[in-house]
Amino acid sequence: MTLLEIKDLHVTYRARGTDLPAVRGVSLTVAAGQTVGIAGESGCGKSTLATSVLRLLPASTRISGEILLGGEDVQGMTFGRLRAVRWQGASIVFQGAMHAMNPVRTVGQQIAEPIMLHTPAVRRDEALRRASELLEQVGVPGARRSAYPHELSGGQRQRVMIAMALACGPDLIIADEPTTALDVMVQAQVMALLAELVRERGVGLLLISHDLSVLAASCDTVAVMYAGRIVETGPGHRLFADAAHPYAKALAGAFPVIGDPASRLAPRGLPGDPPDPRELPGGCPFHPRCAVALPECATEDIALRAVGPDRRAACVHVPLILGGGA
Ligand SMILES: Nc1ncnc2c1ncn2[C@@H]1O[C@H](COP(=O)(O)OP(=O)(O)OP(=O)(O)O)[C@@H](O)[C@H]1O
Repeated sequence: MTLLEIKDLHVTYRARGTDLPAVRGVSLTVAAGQTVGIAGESGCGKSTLATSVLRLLPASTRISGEILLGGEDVQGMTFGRLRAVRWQGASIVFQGAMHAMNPVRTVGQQIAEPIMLHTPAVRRDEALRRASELLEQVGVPGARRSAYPHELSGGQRQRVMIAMALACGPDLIIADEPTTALDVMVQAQVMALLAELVRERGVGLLLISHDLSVLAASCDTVAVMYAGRIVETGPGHRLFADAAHPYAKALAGAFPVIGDPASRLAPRGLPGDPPDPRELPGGCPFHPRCAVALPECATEDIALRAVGPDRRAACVHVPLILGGGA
């Protein structure tokens, strides 16, 4: 069952009197029990894409295209309907739990709030009891519900964020860098917890991360974004071991591929920075940094095309790469 369908989404911020196109023509779907990852360098539009799903963007932002949540058009929802859908239809785990939480309310109160909001018949003590259960489910002792965010460790706070996201039993969870700033052990525990929710509850997970090893290990499908576009998409376990788009290849080159000693010995760096969205180059947005760019890359904007079963890439070289020519 498809939970989220994004079709040709464009998101443009209005910043200091100029247009800033952050997402440009992105389409993707997330089904129940599926994990879809979004990869890419900072500023390529990952968080904008995630926050647009629940209409959490600033009011001045221009959006076109379609976002269907459970088949319902998010842009056309009334505020009442949107409130009902947030937490229940889909919820977001933001990066940096400390900043996303209210410092003067206990974590139990913060988990209980959406429960009471969505089920007014549930009394406060019942919602707090439910908060304890949710904390236990994510591996935090239920008694910690009376702690304030600053009294918990970073890993516990991130788990509390996941407990909040689970409070109303959402079909879809959007996790934006859920393990950033956590140590490796805690990172693995948080990822295992999310994977369990997908496997055992059939939750759909849209997972945003700049950490390719996390994405490769957990995603059924990964979309690599560059300058607001998806430049390659394919199964998580294969995409980074065998990327077709030069940008995805370069990103993958920065990470060792397990079982491939060559990738560990010769990481290919990625010189330069992504373009300023206000001054995007013509043609393929990656061409100024691309080691294999051709003259036509400066003028031709290549759409995603099939590279193989379940795989697509937006590059003039794609057929050559497959043939080993580029
Ligand atoms: N509220 C905003 N107003 C104006 N511009 C914004 C706003 N939020 C983000 N941007 C710009 O939109 C572009 C995409 O940002 P976004 O945060 O979506 O990227 P990202 O890939 O999630 O990056 P990061 O990994 O650093 O969070 C960037 O150029 C950013 O500066």
